[in-house]
Amino acid sequence: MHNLRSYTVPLHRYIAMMDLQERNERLFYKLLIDNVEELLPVVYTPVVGEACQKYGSIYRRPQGLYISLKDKGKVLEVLKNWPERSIQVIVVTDGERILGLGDLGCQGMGIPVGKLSLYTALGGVRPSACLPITIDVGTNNETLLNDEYYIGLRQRRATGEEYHELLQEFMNAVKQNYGEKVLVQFEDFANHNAFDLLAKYSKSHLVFNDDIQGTASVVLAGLLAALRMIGGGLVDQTYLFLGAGEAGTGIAELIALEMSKHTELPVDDCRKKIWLVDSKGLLVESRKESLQHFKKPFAHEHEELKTLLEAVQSIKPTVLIGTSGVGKTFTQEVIEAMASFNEKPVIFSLSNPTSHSECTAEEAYTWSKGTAVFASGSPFDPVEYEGKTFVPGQSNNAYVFPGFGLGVVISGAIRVHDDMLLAASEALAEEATQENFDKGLIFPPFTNIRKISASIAAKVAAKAYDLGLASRLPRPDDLVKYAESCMYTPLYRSYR
Ligand SMILES: NC(=O)C1=CN([C@@H]2O[C@H](COP(=O)(O)OP(=O)(O)OC[C@H]3O[C@@H](n4cnc5c(N)ncnc54)[C@H](OP(=O)(O)O)[C@@H]3O)[C@@H](O)[C@H]2O)C=CC1
Ligand SMILES: CC(=O)C(=O)O
Ligand SMILES: [Mg+2]
Repeated sequence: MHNLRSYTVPLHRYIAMMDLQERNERLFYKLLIDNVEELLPVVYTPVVGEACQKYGSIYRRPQGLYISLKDKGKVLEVLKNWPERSIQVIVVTDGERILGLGDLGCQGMGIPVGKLSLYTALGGVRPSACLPITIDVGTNNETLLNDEYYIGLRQRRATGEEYHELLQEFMNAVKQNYGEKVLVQFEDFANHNAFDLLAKYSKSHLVFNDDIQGTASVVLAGLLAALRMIGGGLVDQTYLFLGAGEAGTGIAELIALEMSKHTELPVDDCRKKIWLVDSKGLLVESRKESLQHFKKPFAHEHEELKTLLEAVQSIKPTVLIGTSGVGKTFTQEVIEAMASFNEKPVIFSLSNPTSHSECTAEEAYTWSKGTAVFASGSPFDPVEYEGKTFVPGQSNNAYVFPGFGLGVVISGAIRVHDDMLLAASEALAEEATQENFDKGLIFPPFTNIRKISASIAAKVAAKAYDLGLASRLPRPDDLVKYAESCMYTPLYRSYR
């Protein structure tokens, strides 16, 4: 830690951590687990974003498996090159929507590598059971295409049949090589592929989309905890999102599902409490024909509105959630409006990395005069406002996917079901304490994350057993203890 702290440039800390992961994996995990709050922003958002942008020039040794269009016809052979045989979790990207940074082509590899290091550090999945993969189908990022250090195929992205054939071959090869109980986590695909890949492969494979499903689960947990602070139920809130893509509609669907389960209202009626704004304005009935399929359920009867401020003023949401990937979009006027008709406005600016956050913690607390219940996707430091210290929570899918994946692995689940996401949300929400609320925090600190992951894993596994989706039999009596006993710890074995 002393050496790491001597680097003042965040990217240098990232490089030092990656070097350590390569040189002494056990020490890397020991350091990460023991200093999780300090090191999470280094190996994960925001610094991993900068690392991906500069991946070509900081590249030293390959950390994951690259599968390119050129490997078509021999993807299984390429998979067999990976030295570990017993894989439990794959995180795969095609690099087209890396955080809010857009298309970074195969430089997106930093994301599967970072996510899987959290699977191990936060969720206790053995490092040797984790496989980061980047599918290289080219990039439409002109800067990268012209960058002498770019490490990927120098061509524009393959689309249509060519793209889907490669993905199909990849998914077949994964099943053939590792069996059907390997969890494939789709990460940072663009939404024009993400929803379709999830729908298609959830019928035949154990797949999970972190941006759609993991984010939804963690944000729902944050809302359930926030309700304990502000009072009322999910059904009593009005929700407005800026951004109607994977994260936005994924969260919206899970809120509607949870609301429906607790009220017995049809899901479609619950969706009516949820409004979304995309780059063209509010989703409304008159735009329905031209909307992508995942937006259509949220196109309600309303006049057309172009801007977020107009939507806030007209809809008067109690909860405002940013999933646009565009920084500085929660302006002073927007936050002041939220504070003018809510005693405690709930404001989540979820876009990553920090530079793309819809607002900063300081802006949220200052402009709402200290009334906001705030959380963000990337971490912000505590904020002093009128003598009080507010600690912003980090509403990031990192709270859920490691424990969720552990639950799937230990139960031998063969499919992911929405009820397992709800179980994870409820488990995480239960971990927030009055002590956290007193500081304005709706998520427990990351320092206890391994314990939290074990609780999430136990609830997820229990749900998998209840739904008949678990294949590891008999069901352990105490799932929390069982989850804990399965977790990797970075200790050296004693030989004598
Ligand atoms: N905190 C967390 O755990 C997570 C955070 N995220 C973050 O969320 C962001 C979005 O990710 P994702 O949903 O996958 O991305 P998508 O590309 O699927 O969706 C982005 C949405 O934002 C809309 N949008 C873009 N620009 C504007 C604008 N200026 N005003 C209003 N809406 C706009 C887009 O509109 P249109 O549809 O018209 O193009 C689209 O609906 C990223 O920054 C990502 O890092 C994602 C997952 C997890
Ligand atoms: C956190 C995450 O998955 C994202 O920003 O894409
Ligand atoms: Mg992501």
